[in-house]
Amino acid sequence: MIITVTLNAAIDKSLSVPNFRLGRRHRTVEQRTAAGGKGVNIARALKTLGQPVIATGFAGGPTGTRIVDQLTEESILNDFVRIREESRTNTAVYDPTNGQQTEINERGPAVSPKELELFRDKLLYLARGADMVVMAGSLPRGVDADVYAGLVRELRKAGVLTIIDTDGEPLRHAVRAEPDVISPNVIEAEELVGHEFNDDEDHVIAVGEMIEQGAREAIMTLADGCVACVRVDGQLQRFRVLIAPREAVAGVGAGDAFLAGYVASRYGGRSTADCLAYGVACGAESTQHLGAGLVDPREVDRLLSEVDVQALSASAVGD
Ligand SMILES: O=P(O)(O)OC[C@@]1(O)O[C@H](CO)[C@@H](O)[C@@H]1O
Repeated sequence: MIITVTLNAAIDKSLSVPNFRLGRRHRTVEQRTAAGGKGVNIARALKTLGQPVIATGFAGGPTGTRIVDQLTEESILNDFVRIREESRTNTAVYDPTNGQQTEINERGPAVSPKELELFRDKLLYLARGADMVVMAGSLPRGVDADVYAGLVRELRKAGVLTIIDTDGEPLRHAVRAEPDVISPNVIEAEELVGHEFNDDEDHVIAVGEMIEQGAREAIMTLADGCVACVRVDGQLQRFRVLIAPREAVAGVGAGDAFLAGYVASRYGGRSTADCLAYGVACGAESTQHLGAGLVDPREVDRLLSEVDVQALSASAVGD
């Protein structure tokens, strides 16, 4: 079983608005409303890919009820801690005329210490039947930045693989707790290692720096694939995985689809190179849908032949 954790779950509104301009009134040409937040999206994609998954986290107020109801309607197993304050709604606007997207994410509810304790107990209980826990997304108010770090330590004691996709301080703390995998995008990775990247060589060096900070494996997602420093037969190996970028319907959630593909493949016991390739194919395919966590498995299989996995030698990465 795979568990996804979304502490700051949301209702995601995805709006397609041609010629979007600040300060103007617009009408949508297409819109989609769905339960969201990164862990929820990962759970949706994992379920579509045929993997056993339970989504957990916090859900509050009528929006929280809607999140839980939507997951249940989609037959995604879920077990959320109900909280007193209202869960958030996030809005993404896509302009099909220029491919630009604008996201407005609410801060989310405040979570009390008692609610956090209930969640911790629930997660550790659920984890007894799990192989992997994916913790993804921002934190709601009232939750300390080291929450993922503490959960990583406890889950490791329980023998569960931990995968983290977050940013800022929560990521910095989590990395020190030595999670099995982290999966930041470029901006999140630059913030973590503390400098900007100019080219692919910088990306390759950066995933090594993330390992030095504590992550056991690091995968940085990019618009055209990923760069990874992962373990093959116990040895660290760096990979560059490429796919030709395609015209996107919407890009929000591509990183979530990547991680779902990677996790699905890893859960299925595939080789490291296969896991990375499958993740990249899922991320690319997800850009063809309005709404996050949506993938078409047949299209993913077709795209796999377009993915180029390059194992990099140590000398090529400046060791
Ligand atoms: O505010 P966070 O938790 O960092 O990100 C939340 C979010 O923007 O990320 C997902 C796409 O990755 C959306 O479903 C969701 O609304």
